[in-house]
Amino acid sequence: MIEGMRMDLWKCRYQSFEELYLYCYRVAGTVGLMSVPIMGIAPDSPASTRGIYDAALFLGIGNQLANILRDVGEDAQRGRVYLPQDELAQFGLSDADVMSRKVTDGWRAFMKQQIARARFYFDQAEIGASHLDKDSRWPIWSSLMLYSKILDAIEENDYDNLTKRAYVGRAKKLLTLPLAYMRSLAVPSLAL
Ligand SMILES: CC(C)=CCC/C(C)=C/CC/C(C)=C/CC/C(C)=C/COP(=O)(O)OP(=O)(O)O
Repeated sequence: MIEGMRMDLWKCRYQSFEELYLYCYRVAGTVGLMSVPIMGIAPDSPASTRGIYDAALFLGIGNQLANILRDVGEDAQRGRVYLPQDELAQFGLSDADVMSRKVTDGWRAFMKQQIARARFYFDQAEIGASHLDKDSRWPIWSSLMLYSKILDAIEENDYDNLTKRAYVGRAKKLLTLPLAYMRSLAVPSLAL
């Protein structure tokens, strides 16, 4: 984690997703990994310990990716682009497009791909969330569902994360809590 903080001091561009993943692993994946012993694993879970740690790591990665996608405009104003440069180029985009703050069809297509990737990590995390100790499941499901709603909010803003900040409104947040509670009741039957 400290290495991730250090990395953020000197690095403000990421050539590929591999490089960005390393940053996300260091600053957020590690938080997920450290949380597992605190949250506890359900004693009746048939999942492997490795599978649960992987899910926790993926929640950290998913959260960090959602956070990055929400803050693209804000970060760009500070001269930072936490997006894979090679993938930007595949969509005919560059730093200049990020800085110009113009939402084009190319930008929308690029964002669709980035959002799909973040969702992949949330989906992996979901599989593990039901294997945590009973008392930990509700807060984890709540944070998982609330954070992944940031991605929905970016879509609702028609992918304008260059001039707008996607956020989940208070009513939606409150509604998510009982839904998360329902999901937290699911028994950990599926082996990981
Ligand atoms: C699913 C299972 C099995 C366990 C759960 C394990 C946990 C708790 C994972 C979550 C890890 C986590 C909270 C990572 C931090 C992610 C994150 C996006 C932090 C945001 O930090 P900043 O970048 O400081 O945020 P701001 O940009 O809002 O300041």
